[in-house]
Amino acid sequence: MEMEDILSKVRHGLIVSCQALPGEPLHGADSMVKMARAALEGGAVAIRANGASDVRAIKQAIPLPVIGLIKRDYDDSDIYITPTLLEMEELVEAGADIIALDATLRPRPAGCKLKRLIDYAHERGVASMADISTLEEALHAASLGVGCVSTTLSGYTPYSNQIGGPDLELVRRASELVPVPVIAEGRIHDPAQVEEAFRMGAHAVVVGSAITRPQLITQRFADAARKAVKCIYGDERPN
Ligand SMILES: CC(=O)N[C@H](C=O)[C@@H](O)[C@H](O)[C@H](O)COP(=O)(O)O
Repeated sequence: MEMEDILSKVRHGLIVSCQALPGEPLHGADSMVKMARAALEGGAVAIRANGASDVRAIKQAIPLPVIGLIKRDYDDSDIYITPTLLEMEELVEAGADIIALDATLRPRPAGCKLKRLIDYAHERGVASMADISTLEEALHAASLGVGCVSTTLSGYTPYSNQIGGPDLELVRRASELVPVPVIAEGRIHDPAQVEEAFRMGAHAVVVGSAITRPQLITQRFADAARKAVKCIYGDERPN
């Protein structure tokens, strides 16, 4: 599918990130396929998934575009989202429709260059999504020809905005100034924030943990329960 086609398919829609790392309760392609099915049923227009096996399994199971990434640590770089050509190749082979990759200005492992990775995706007929943490990184990625940018990494690089909620100001400024579609992603926890992201000019909105990480959803409710009990009864619930 052409890059413009895939980007127009997700336009003004909700993308659900279905990710569970090793050690998380739902880790494994079976659980992620079930999450992706639930997301489809609920109205998602695309799925964001981590790892070649999850991408492949979700592609086989449901008829939605999949944004693939591979989180992998290398000793010589802080970049962990699709750091090198190796991960790009794995994602192309797995059938990803869009590849998400870290597009911060930090050095990549083994001197690998962002431009080379973006070009590779396009040579293989796959669209690219630049995960950025600042406006400067978004502009840089767009100048290298990336298909779209996503605010995924705002708050996760030491020099970006460190805020508790979504970086909607970055969504607003990037939507105004960056000449490719801007996706709002990161710490979007309720539907009102989705609405706000679209008002700020988002092309699409990605929600992950608030839908697909039940241990974190539980934690929010458990925290509320604890706070309420303390406020009403003046003490914590005995363990
Ligand atoms: C920073 C980083 O590594 N973000 C990852 C990127 O793929 C995922 O762990 C997030 O779940 C995803 O970005 C969606 O965000 P949220 O789960 O906050 O809705």
